[in-house]
Amino acid sequence: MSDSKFDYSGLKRVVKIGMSYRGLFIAVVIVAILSAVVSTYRPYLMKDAIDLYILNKDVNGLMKFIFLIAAVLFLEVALNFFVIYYANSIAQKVIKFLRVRLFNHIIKFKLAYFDRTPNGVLVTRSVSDIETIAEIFNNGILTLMVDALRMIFIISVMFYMNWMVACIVIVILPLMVVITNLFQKALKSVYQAERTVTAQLNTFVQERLSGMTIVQLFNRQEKEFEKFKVINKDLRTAFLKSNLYFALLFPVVEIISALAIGLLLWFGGLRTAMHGDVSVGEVIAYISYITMLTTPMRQIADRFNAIQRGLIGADRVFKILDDDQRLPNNGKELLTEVKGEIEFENVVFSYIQGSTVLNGISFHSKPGQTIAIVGATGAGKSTIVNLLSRFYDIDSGDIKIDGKSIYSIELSNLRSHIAVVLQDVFLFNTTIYENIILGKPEISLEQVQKAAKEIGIHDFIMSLPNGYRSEVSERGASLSVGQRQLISFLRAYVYNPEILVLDEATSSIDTESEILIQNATEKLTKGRSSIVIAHRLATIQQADQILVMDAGKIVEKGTHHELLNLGGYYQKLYEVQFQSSDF
Ligand SMILES: Nc1ncnc2c1ncn2[C@@H]1O[C@H](COP(=O)(O)OP(=O)(O)OP(=O)(O)O)[C@@H](O)[C@H]1O
Repeated sequence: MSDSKFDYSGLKRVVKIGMSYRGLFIAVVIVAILSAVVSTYRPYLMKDAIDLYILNKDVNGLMKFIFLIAAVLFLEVALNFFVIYYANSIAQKVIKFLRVRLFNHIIKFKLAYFDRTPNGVLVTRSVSDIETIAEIFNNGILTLMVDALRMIFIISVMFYMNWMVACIVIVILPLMVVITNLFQKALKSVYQAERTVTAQLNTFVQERLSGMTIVQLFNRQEKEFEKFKVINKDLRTAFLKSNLYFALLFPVVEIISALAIGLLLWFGGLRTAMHGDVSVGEVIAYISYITMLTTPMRQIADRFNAIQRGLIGADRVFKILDDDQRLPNNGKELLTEVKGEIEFENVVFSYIQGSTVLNGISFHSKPGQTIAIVGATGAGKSTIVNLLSRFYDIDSGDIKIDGKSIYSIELSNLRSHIAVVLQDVFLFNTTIYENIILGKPEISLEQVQKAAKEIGIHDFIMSLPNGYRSEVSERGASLSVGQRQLISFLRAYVYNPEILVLDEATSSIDTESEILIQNATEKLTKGRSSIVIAHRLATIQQADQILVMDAGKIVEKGTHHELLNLGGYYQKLYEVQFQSSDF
């Protein structure tokens, strides 16, 4: 968006969405015009009340006239209510539409996007930035239109009553326009700063809440609190700055309005007393009109700012909506019967361009085999499993399932054949049952229970307060790592995929869960093509093939015994990592 001008393309897009509720939009515009006419008419009636009835002491006529003024007032209130209520209603419809579109859009983005975009920024975009768009309708264009129309009508009536008086009063108005314009410019940059700091604060709080364990474990409460105070101070400064501009704007406009009334009393009063071509009622009506002119003029800056603020929000939201960060899904093939043969052919991959993480990975596993991947931390083990499910796309080489490149397979079809059990199991804040079926209602509770019995974790789930209906707290914090992984095993088992990807938990797990996990792993991998990032001796020993990784390469390949006999990297790794953890 350019710095000093409105981004009309953003405004056009927002209005276009508003126009999809065309009937309501047009109704609000018509009522807004009516409201401008009626409100301009009221002071004119007051003029007549004074000149025709009060000055002529016509009490009966005055009483009738007062009813007319009251009726006009009532109509004005009703019309204003309609405009405010339905403009807001359009605004809510627009932001609901945008929120749904934005969420639906972001949810399809590739993981690489989330790696580089802080969650807090996305939360700000989807919640507060979208809310500011509502202001474009609430306080923005529609109200601006009513105000502009009202001003045109008022100025016309003023000229109609007496052009000389109108000229004297109106001379003052450009001053008001210049001043509000200056304020509007200053406020724009302040609003931008306000939004940036709000996103920073959201990101900060979000990260600290997610990483609360680390914060507390490393006694970082004080340090984090200090950082929080700094961002919070920045936010306060940004808000105070906009507040200052508002506070200044009000008295300045008041002075200009008083100046206009002073001029009117001087010139209008002179005309009344000396020439008689301006009536008392007209002077009173002019005073009303000046107040009616200065209020929208003062608010014009607010209106423009509401639009400006909304457009900054819209610009940010549209930027995400226009950004297609989905993984290309050009594959057309649909796998129906998967045997589970997996092949990596000279795969080269980097998360960030120029820093290669996997450097020519090749291996082949036959249907039903279990491949174990071992290696030092950072060697690239998790990366291999990420690539199989196409969470990221490779730089070169190929990955095949049953001889077909995964890039020729439709993405959701590909993923439907692979179940992934990660170390850090994510559980949603709902029941265990819901967490297992993940929104597939066709999987009944009975099926889940049967599966749980088969892999030996039914008793563990039944030992929870409400069994399968136990609520899991956010991210599964109420369960141990082992328990969470057991639930994830069940999730995978219920889906009964042809290929299983398993990242064994490294963290210390209680013996009971350990035995359950061991049994479940055996059950889950049996006869199923599996890739396991192995941290357990039992898994290693049973694997058909072990890939030993170091710095993005496979340095050794073979069965446990073959690799031990080789007396190389694996043997050393085995001595350090596995021998001591024999259980
Ligand atoms: N999302 C990411 N963005 C950028 N770099 C990443 C990302 N994930 C991993 N890496 C980098 O890729 C390399 C391989 O990481 P990977 O997680 O595959 O290792 P690993 O062998 O599974 O390690 P660990 O045993 O510690 O889980 C590391 O250098 C890591 O820093």
